[in-house]
Amino acid sequence: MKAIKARNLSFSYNGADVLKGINLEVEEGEFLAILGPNGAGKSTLLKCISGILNCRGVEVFGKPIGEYSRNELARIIAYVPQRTEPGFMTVFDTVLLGRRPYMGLRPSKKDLEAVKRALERMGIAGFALKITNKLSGGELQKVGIARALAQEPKILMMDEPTNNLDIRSQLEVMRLAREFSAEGGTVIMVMHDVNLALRFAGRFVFMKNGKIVADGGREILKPSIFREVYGVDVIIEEVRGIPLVVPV
Ligand SMILES: Nc1ncnc2c1ncn2[C@@H]1O[C@H](COP(=O)(O)OP(=O)(O)OP(=O)(O)O)[C@@H](O)[C@H]1O
Repeated sequence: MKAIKARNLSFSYNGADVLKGINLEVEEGEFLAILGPNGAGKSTLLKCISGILNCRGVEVFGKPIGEYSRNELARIIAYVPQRTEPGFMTVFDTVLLGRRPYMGLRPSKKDLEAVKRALERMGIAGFALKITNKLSGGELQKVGIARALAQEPKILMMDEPTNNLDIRSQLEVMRLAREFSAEGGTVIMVMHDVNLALRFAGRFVFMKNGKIVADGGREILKPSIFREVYGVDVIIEEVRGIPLVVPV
């Protein structure tokens, strides 16, 4: 089943074309990394296929994205922005916001349990009662991811989720994403760290100037792609069976 289908997707901000005829199909259960240089249009693509920006030509599980109600869509897609904004709410209440598509006037036991699970999974249960504007950038990032997990979506869209995170937390987030897809969920992640992507994602889409220039599995990760997309020379070596991209 196709989780996401984008057909000839274009988007412009104030007349400036940012996405130029993107065609992308993502199967349920895939872990897709979207890579490419600054300004290529990665975040814009993620916002289009998650319904944050209004774009024509996007289908979610076979239905045009515009035909879903906000709540219906929020039960299917959780979007983790590049930056989770701090505020005056506690971590717990911020993560509880992820349950909004399911909640009545008050949170049910199921809602509270989902929040607790998400907090524990992100290792932030210890500061559930802290106010979010007292957190570090990395802690805040984890709160944003926990809120998305509490949403219990079928598709997890994450925009550079490992930014601000220490190495251990980066690995935790990538493992979590891999588990999510192994359990049948779909992950679409915009990222800059090619080596993290290589290690965890199953499919790679490279964007440049609003277009997809390469799409496939590990086999497409050749030095020529890095030259074309980033204009850098790299060597690709295996370390303990893990391919490693090293700029030269
Ligand atoms: N809200 C906006 N209004 C106007 N232009 C925008 C807006 N958001 C992005 N852009 C422009 O659209 C282009 C693509 O931006 P986008 O954020 O999608 O790129 P990106 O590949 O995610 O970049 P980065 O890796 O730097 O995050 C850029 O030229 C950017 O300046």
